[in-house]
Amino acid sequence: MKVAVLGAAGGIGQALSLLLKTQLPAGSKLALYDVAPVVPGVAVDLSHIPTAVEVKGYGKEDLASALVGADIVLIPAGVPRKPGMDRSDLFNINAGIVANLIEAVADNCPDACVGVITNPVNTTVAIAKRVLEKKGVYNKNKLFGVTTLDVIRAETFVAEIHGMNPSEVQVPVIGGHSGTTILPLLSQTGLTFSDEQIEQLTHRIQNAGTEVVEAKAGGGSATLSMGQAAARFCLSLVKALQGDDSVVECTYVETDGQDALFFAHPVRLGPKGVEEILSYGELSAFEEKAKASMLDGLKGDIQSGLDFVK
Ligand SMILES: NC(=O)c1ccc[n+]([C@@H]2O[C@H](COP(=O)([O-])OP(=O)(O)OC[C@H]3O[C@@H](n4cnc5c(N)ncnc54)[C@H](O)[C@@H]3O)[C@@H](O)[C@H]2O)c1
Ligand SMILES: O=C(O)C[C@H](O)C(=O)O
Repeated sequence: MKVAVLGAAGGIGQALSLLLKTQLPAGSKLALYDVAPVVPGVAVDLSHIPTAVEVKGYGKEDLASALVGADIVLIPAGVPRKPGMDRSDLFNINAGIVANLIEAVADNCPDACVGVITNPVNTTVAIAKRVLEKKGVYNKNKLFGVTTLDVIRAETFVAEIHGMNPSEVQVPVIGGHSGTTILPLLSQTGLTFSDEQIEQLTHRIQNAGTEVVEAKAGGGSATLSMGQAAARFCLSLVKALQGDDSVVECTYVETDGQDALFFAHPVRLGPKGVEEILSYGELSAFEEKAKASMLDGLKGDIQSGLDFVK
């Protein structure tokens, strides 16, 4: 299994690469690409950890070599938010970065599964779709927006309220990855919440990224928890690509468009990527209303991505 991390020298990239170096199956290859000159050093540093995962660093001019033979490409390359910004404010810089990297994916590893982490995810995934389509290699079963951070946050916050071990909590999170487009389905946890708790928890999960951005006070956004979230998603995908078709993760994928063209669902993964997009089931009245009121915004975000690629 070869995993390429594009943007590997950044806050997410380094945390994610560390987790993958220690947790990928023996025999895996980890290709670390970044435009920052420190990236070969990050690879050398990680290579001293005694696991049977080969790590190589690739500098600015070596994107093609980093990608050739990759089964999975994870993309955290791009600029993070500062306090006062929305994720959509990152569009101007990050849209072009993602489009260029996806072009290289199309040229060098068109069959790879691609996990887009770069914000605004609601939009950058749509950009990736269009670039891959233009190159004639789009496979909707292999393109994912990584929304696992919303899931692990929901699990953490719900466990806190109920005094539980977070590993025993499961919270599906559907929709997109920004503000009210993030919709945790607390009604499907099997746990009981007061109306006030539902409102407060939903709001906290939707604003958890901003909570981190403000706490970091200009020093970036979530990197360590995102590294963990992306590693969880990647390791699930690795299991699935190796033949286990029982792995389910919530992720932002192309759907039949019933809600929006891209919408995070629980998805059963398998050897070909998406095996089955699972229904998110029946929503509570609160969740129905929240979904209805965010759909136009999400569709607009997606359209901006589709329109970006001429
Ligand atoms: N999906 C999510 O849940 C989620 C969570 C947190 C952050 N993010 C997003 O992830 C992105 C990265 O965040 P970060 O904190 O790691 O930022 P960072 O600034 O720490 O790291 C970004 C890295 O990308 C590199 N980079 C920039 N342009 C590149 C290019 N063309 N090719 C390769 N590498 C390039 C930079 O050199 C840097 O090393 C941001 O857009 C952020 O908003 C998404
Ligand atoms: O909030 C951000 O800008 C980063 C990320 O999308 C997050 O949810 O933490």
